Amino acid sequence: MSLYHEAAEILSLSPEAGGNLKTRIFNRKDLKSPQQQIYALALETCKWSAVLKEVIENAGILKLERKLTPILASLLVHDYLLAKKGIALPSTHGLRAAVERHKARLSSELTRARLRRKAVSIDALRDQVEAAFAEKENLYPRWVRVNTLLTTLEDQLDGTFNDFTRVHSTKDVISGRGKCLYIDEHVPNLLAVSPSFEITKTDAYKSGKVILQDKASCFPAYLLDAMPEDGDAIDTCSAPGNKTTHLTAIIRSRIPDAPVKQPKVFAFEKNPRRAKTLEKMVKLAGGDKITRIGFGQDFLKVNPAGSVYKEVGCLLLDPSCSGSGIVSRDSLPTLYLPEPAGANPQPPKAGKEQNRKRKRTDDGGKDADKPVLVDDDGEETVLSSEKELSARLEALASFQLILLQHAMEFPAAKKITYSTCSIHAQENEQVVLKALQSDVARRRGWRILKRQQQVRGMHEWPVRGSLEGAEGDEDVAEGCIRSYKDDGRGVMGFFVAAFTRDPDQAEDDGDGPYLRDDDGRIVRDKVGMPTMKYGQRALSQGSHEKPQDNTNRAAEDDNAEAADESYSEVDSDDVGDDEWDGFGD
Ligand SMILES: C[S@@+](CC[C@H](N)C(=O)[O-])C[C@H]1O[C@@H](n2cnc3c(N)ncnc32)[C@H](O)[C@@H]1O
Repeated sequence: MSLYHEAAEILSLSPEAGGNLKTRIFNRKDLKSPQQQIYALALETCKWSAVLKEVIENAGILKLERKLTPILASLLVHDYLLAKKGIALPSTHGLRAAVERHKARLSSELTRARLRRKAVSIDALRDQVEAAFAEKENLYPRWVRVNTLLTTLEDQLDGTFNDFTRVHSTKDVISGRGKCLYIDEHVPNLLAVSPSFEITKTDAYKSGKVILQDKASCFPAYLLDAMPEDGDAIDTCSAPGNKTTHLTAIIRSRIPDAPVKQPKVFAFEKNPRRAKTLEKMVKLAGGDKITRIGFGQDFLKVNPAGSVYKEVGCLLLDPSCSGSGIVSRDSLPTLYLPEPAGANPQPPKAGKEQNRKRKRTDDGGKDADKPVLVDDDGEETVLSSEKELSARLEALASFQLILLQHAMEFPAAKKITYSTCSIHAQENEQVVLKALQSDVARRRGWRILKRQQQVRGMHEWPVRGSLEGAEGDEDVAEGCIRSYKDDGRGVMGFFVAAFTRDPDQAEDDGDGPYLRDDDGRIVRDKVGMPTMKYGQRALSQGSHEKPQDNTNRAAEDDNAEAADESYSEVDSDDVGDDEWDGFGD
């Protein structure tokens, strides 16, 4: 199947097929054409579709060329008129000939469409098309983290962004004309740039010097505030690796240049396919010397008492969640299609989009009011009822809590951050409260890191946890950090809390909370869950169901998606058995 047929098939999928344009393409294993090429063609055709519709209808080619469907015609005419290399088919190919036979008409209709829009050149028209797309699809700036493992903020301001206008807020970035940039006031080395700027085409992006990462997704590593004296760090749930590389960059920036012992970052990822992406991201970002990846490794099976982890002082926990805070940059772009042959088109009016719009996000109201969960790969699942959502949230929260309690077991740990991209209190403040009330927190002296003790940017961030979700506990609510999509701050919905340990308050017997057999191994039940010493189950009722790995990081992991293109499955047999305590130094 040709590139054009494959792109046409993707764009024709019904809304029920779910997913955004990226996931619809990059999750497919059966495509013959390069996924990146299909994606670029489909996206650009959508952007230009209002213009292409006018050109194709006025040139009348659908009546003359019966093998062209409206979608195929839009894709081919896009490439013929606007792509540098024209139509990517041999000159003798029937589809190419069907378009090129009408060269003169198509070119003059494009000129007319341009003049109707008062654009002096094709480049001016291109700017208009990009601006219209950005206005409709991007209500958020592009968040760009400068990766200090490979570059500096100053170098990037002087290089990649040297022709950008500095503005005073993220709102100005979105509304500003041309290329605008704002240096974030909360997270160091973070920039908000104009959404229409094609950063993925820059050398800085391709070489890992800048990383696309939503502002809120930068909170956990910054809030963790790892210091050289904290020793090693763990990223418990790492792929695709944005927070791993951020954490690594912060740690690296704080190590003196003199040859002192280098802290390590252990990065676990239980999904072998995602672990491959993590590896690519870490390498591209220049973090591979410091980071040790646990491929396909379940963090719950890592033994906190293992000697390799005896110097782990900080843990970042960003587990799978419902993904309800994700911004809908993942919705499908609008596609305006020319009327098929035989229809009676209305004469187009300049600059007005009064044409037929494919309703891919509207399924006629069937599923419109149903709750949706988004998984780690961006797949959406429509749940049949609020009850089903509540059950899923409960299962997720139980799994999140057990991970957090496991993180609290590491003997030298002093700092933990817990984060989700969920807006639901069940997965957020409620997990924090339960963790604080847990046996391990009491035994080891864990408490919430209060707002006034947080690093400056996080202390100053105004949006705090829900008092209701924290059951009236003001220290917990104020200590928790939230963000909401659509509140005008230009960030995704997110939650993060930090825990700190007060060894003076600890009641530790030094032996951990889990029941162990004669060989010192944790005793597990038949589904593999650890058994608590005091007769408690490590997981609460209902959580033995495999939790759905629900986090779409499409909004924050564009670099990862690019790196993800050549995924290869790793044999899950490679995954270590039972407890796993070593990278085998
Ligand atoms: C929300 S994503 C992490 C995003 C990542 N922190 C980032 O910023 O790029 C959650 C990841 O945790 C992984 N995961 C879930 N449970 C895990 C476990 N028990 N051990 C290790 N990884 C786990 C999932 O496969 C998924 O890749």
